[in-house]
Amino acid sequence: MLRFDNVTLMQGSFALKADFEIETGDHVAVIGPSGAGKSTLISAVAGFLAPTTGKIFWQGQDLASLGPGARPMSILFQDNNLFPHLSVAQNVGLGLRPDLRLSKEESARVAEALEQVGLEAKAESKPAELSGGQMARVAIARMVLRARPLMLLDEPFSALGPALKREMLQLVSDVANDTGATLLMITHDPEDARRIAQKTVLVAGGNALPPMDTQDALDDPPAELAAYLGV
Ligand SMILES: Nc1ncnc2c1ncn2[C@@H]1O[C@H](COP(=O)(O)OP(=O)(O)OP(=O)(O)O)[C@@H](O)[C@H]1O
Repeated sequence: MLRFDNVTLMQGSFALKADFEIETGDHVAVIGPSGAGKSTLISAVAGFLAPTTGKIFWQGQDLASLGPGARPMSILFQDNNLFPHLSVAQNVGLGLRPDLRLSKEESARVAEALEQVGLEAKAESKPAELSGGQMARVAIARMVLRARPLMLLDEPFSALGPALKREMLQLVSDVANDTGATLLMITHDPEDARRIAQKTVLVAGGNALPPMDTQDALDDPPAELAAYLGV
């Protein structure tokens, strides 16, 4: 379980409070108005921002002593973090070994991950030769290989068209299901939340609220969510 224990997060004069738990294996949408603190919450889990008060636990372990690289998670940001001078296969291989000295078996796993996202023909291409959707797939393939128990998505697919975005989110959700990973995804689209996430965390008014059942929350939204949704 991922536990926010009396956590306060500060960014300049902005403060966000969180005090709740997320069950292992849940898929959770993080929604709320622009500037409300969704990225702040994800950054704290990722280890880019330390809580000012309180602690974040994963499976009972305080994450404070672990730097971002040592945390049991993979993260997808909007820019997909691809290195332009490396090939598609090398970009994916980084998920296994940062020095890219892959064994035969590791190379085979890279090929398998590329096949899983339908990019086997692009293994030797550079990111600049790919479309936006293909770049997103490379980032997903890297995530598939790392197979970490916590998957964090900070709107990585917002630049894609609706159909492609749906397809990519489904792919990530399938990977999370296959591996039993816990998925936290920021989204501005309530339909994404409905499709992928059984639970929703609303971030509004300086608070990240405990997870609600997504269906219930969207069908009969509490006041802050209704204001955000405009219903
Ligand atoms: N480095 C920083 N220094 C000071 N304030 C910051 C910093 N980063 C973010 N903030 C402030 O923290 C607040 C929360 O920002 P955050 O990016 O978490 O919001 P968000 O909900 O993800 O927004 P959006 O949906 O627009 O991406 C905002 O008011 C923002 O101005």
